[in-house]
Amino acid sequence: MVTAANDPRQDKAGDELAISVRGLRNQFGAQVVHDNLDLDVRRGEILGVVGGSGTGKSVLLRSIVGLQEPAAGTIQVEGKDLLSLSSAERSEQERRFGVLFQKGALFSSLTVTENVALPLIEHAGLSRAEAERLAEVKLALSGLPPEAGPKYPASLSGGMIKRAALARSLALDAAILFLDEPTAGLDPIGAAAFDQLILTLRDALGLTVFLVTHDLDTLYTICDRVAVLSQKKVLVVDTIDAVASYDDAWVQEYFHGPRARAAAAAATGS
Ligand SMILES: Nc1ncnc2c1ncn2[C@@H]1O[C@H](COP(=O)(O)OP(=O)(O)OP(=O)(O)O)[C@@H](O)[C@H]1O
Repeated sequence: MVTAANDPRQDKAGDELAISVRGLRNQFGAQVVHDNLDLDVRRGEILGVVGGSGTGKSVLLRSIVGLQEPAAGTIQVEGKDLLSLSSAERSEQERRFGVLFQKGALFSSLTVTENVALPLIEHAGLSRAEAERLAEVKLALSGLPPEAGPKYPASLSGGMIKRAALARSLALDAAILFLDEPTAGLDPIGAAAFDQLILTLRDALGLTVFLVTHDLDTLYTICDRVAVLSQKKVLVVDTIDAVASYDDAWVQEYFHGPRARAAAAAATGS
């Protein structure tokens, strides 16, 4: 019998889980990146994933979205065991993922509207006219003005390109949004606006957000919980205040250096 206590879709506190990773192992040749890694992502939360360079944040994201085949472990998403689905079931599940990579390139030869319409034509079978109409809605949702739609990516600012790429990642009504360093390369004002957009979209669309970042402002302003990757595992996952007081040299340096103090002060308005 499945009870709250043993239901794999809930954690111990009874929170519904969107993602549950157990015993994950990833390796490239002799290099072991993850070893027996466990992580839960609660439905509707924004989880920030941090860690030193090369600790495997992007590899973890890639494993969950199906771009990296793990050497061992299980990945449950919305109660389904991703690694044992048929390829048709898996593609169906992957349509519920929105993924925004750091270099989330748009096709340079397509307009912004065409970029967002493409997955709707290819994966949802919409006609070009229907797809472009819906693409315009998604672009507005991502905070782009209507005049951005007919433009080519080369004529947009970095912040507008991120918004267009976000609109494309949400084109197929994603339930879980994966973001890899979404504010990298944005100026502080653009980064803060993008953070707010993620928060607004999470609230409006009920998204679950898995967010790899180095940006302390993002962690302090929009993340419900923070997971720290270290030594091939998740070292700690908790609210930012709890994580910041965790007894580990990297955590202490990261969360109590001058940049962290400024981010914490800005978040609390002190
Ligand atoms: N396709 C690959 N082939 C071989 N090694 C890889 C591959 N992808 C990642 N790695 C290695 O796995 C380790 C973790 O990489 P990953 O990109 O996940 O780190 P990260 O924590 O995201 O780092 P950063 O913060 O610098 O972006 C690195 O040592 C990287 O070189």
